[in-house]
Amino acid sequence: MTTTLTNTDPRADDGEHEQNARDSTTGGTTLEHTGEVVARDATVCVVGLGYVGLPLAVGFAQSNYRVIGFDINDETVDKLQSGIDTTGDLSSEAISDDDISYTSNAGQISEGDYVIITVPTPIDDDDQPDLSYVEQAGRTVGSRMDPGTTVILESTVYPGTTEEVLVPALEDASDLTAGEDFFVGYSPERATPGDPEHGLADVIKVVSGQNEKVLEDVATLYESVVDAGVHRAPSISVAEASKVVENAQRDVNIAFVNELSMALERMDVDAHAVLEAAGTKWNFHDYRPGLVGGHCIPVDPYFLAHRSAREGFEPDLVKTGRAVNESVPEHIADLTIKALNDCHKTLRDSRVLVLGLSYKPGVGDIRSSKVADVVDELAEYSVDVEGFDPFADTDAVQDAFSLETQESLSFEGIDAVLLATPHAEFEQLDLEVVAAELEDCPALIDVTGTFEEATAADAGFVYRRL
Ligand SMILES: NC(=O)c1ccc[n+]([C@@H]2O[C@H](COP(=O)([O-])OP(=O)(O)OC[C@H]3O[C@@H](n4cnc5c(N)ncnc54)[C@H](O)[C@@H]3O)[C@@H](O)[C@H]2O)c1
Ligand SMILES: CC(=O)N[C@@H]1[C@@H](OP(=O)(O)OP(=O)(O)OC[C@H]2O[C@@H](n3ccc(=O)[nH]c3=O)[C@H](O)[C@@H]2O)O[C@H](CO)[C@@H](O)[C@@H]1O
Repeated sequence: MTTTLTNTDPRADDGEHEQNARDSTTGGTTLEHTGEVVARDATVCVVGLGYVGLPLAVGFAQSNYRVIGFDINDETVDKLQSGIDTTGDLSSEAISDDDISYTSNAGQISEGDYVIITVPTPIDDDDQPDLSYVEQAGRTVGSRMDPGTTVILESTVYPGTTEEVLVPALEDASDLTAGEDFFVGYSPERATPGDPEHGLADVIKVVSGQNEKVLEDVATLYESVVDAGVHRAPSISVAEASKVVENAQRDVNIAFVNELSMALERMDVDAHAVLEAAGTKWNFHDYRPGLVGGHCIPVDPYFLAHRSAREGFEPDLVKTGRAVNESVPEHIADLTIKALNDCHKTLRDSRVLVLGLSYKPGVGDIRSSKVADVVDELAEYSVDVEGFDPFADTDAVQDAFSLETQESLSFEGIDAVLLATPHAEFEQLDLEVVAAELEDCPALIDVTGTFEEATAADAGFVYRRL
């Protein structure tokens, strides 16, 4: 039986709804789903303590909620209990907030008046959405939650997922009915990793509920932790769609400048100079050619495309944008090979040092970094590749990349430097010094144009960029 999530409050027609008083023995509270301000004594349980869930748990704890942080990964829980941040974005002090208890014991989920699910939603090898984590989390929560609980999904999904996947899992595991015995909402996370000015509290939080009263309750909950405020979406589907749409928009816009850079390169016109000139127009949007990595922008457009195709409409622009961005690693490998050829270097005797391995500057997350694809392309030509990234965890790099990494930066024996992820410290490199340390006819492939072409040329580099 699929519960249809509607906007009309199913309780409206039966007068005063019997409030679902939570069992006081669980230390919970009587919850009034009337839109009244949620008492700080509400307990929030966050399910999934990754890049989204952990800052969320900390945010609620810092707003004086009691927080249960639940994760199935014992190692993650152990590290968090020891004050070790597994995401690299939070201080040990923040993680060790007295109001948070970290656990891998699912039984503690029942203490949550609000249960917020922040588990992964990856794509599979066929670029199709994998909602198995959401379903599994729904079953785990459903088997533990008490009547009166509000379950809020934050994972990025396609419109309809809460209704089609999460609610059935919750109902099956709990034998309760959504909208009567428990309540559901959806609120996407919009914080930007590595951007301290756009964290949880700083970005308007889109919120939604299965009916008006749940919407108000969810809105009140998030208003108490998000300084920027909330946007009340008219339905859960609108909130679900808003997230994949905002990321798909970004992906398509980046694809435009990536395609532009490939076209202009063939015209022998510098794309950066063109974007700089075009950027002087007040309404020209600032996007830069580059490797599009991370587990959001390269992923979420596939969620949108999948759901659209199910209704018989193929979003060709979204899909083409993805294809363009997926072609960038090969294009960058091509630029590198051309630079080595310009130096009359034999590819199989050449060594390339890749600077920056994570998916974007300022973060250490190498999961779904597209730099790995560039490395694989170069390996096809037997080019010897090594890497250096001051942000990325060495062990994680070894697992994800087939290349040796430097503990400390050295240009000895290197023919070409590939600046793939321009962490701020690389901007301080003195190209004259670097060129002198490199082999004869040094090459610099400066993916995102960190350095001026003239500066590189003056230092003696063969220079390429997107
Ligand atoms: N990382 C971001 O910047 C970001 C931003 C916005 C939205 N999102 C979305 O948020 C969701 C989570 O992303 P993330 O980056 O935090 O993922 P993550 O991989 O960093 O963390 C997910 C955590 O969930 C845990 N987990 C998996 N299954 C579980 C289960 N059944 N019960 C409890 N815990 C479980 C994992 O052990 C892991 O610790 C995804 O849908 C993602 O698209 C991510
Ligand atoms: C709509 C939006 O803003 N969403 C953000 C995004 O955050 P993100 O961490 O994925 O970071 P982005 O900045 O989007 O970068 C992605 C990749 O694109 C490359 N890039 C970027 C700009 C450019 O002009 N040229 C490029 O080449 C960059 O190097 C990197 O590899 O998704 C999160 C999860 O949903 C959101 O929460 C967060 O708000």
